[in-house]
Amino acid sequence: MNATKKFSDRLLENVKPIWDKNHQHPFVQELGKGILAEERFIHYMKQDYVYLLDYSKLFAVGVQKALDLEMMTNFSKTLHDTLHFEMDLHRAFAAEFGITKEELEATKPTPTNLAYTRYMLNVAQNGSLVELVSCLLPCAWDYWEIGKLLRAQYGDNLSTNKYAKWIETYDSDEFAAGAKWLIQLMDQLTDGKPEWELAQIEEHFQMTSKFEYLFWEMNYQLEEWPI
Ligand SMILES: Cc1ncc(C[n+]2csc(CCO)c2C)c(N)n1
Repeated sequence: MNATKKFSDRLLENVKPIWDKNHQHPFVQELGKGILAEERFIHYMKQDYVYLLDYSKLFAVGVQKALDLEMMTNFSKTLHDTLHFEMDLHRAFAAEFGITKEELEATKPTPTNLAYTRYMLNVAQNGSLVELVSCLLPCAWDYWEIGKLLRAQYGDNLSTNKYAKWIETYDSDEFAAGAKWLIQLMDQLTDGKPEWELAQIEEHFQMTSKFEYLFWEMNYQLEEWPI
């Protein structure tokens, strides 16, 4: 690894225009201000719930492809934490808005949601471990960035924001630790890799970052299957 510049620094530098768009998206900004229409938030919660079911399977593939016990333990811990703690947030919000756990689970993914999770699952199942990590990373890292950003921008008004729990969750130390682990794993797994492989990894990283944008957009627009 280059001593001055880590591969994750390069990823962050090149993805900035996409992440800036994510951070400025009306869904994210209105959530931060607490003015997002409930209908949009409910659509997101239901879609994100089934997204997380598939996303968790990537951690399971991570367990399978892990190179050592420590990696295996981290993947399995994150798998457990996503199914229990992160999805508890969704279950709690859903209960608040009158949606049952069964209803959440029975949600049919929209075209965008399906395209996003199928892209990641295809890479996870057919690609290398580092390719899998490159698909996982934008979700974990950019949510942490968004949590920090919304806390900095709107943290003073959280007591009156009905979505405060969302911001507090993604800005929490637990989520920061998960994102930091994946960043350091990315740097560890790319150490000494040739440029063609780094470019392939960056392609997945950029693609899943664009899917993050599409995910905000599809929930803001209340996307459904047209037929
Ligand atoms: C569309 C979408 N993208 C990212 C996340 C955030 N997220 C998913 S799993 C996880 C933990 C990984 O360590 C985090 C932070 C989400 N909920 N929904």
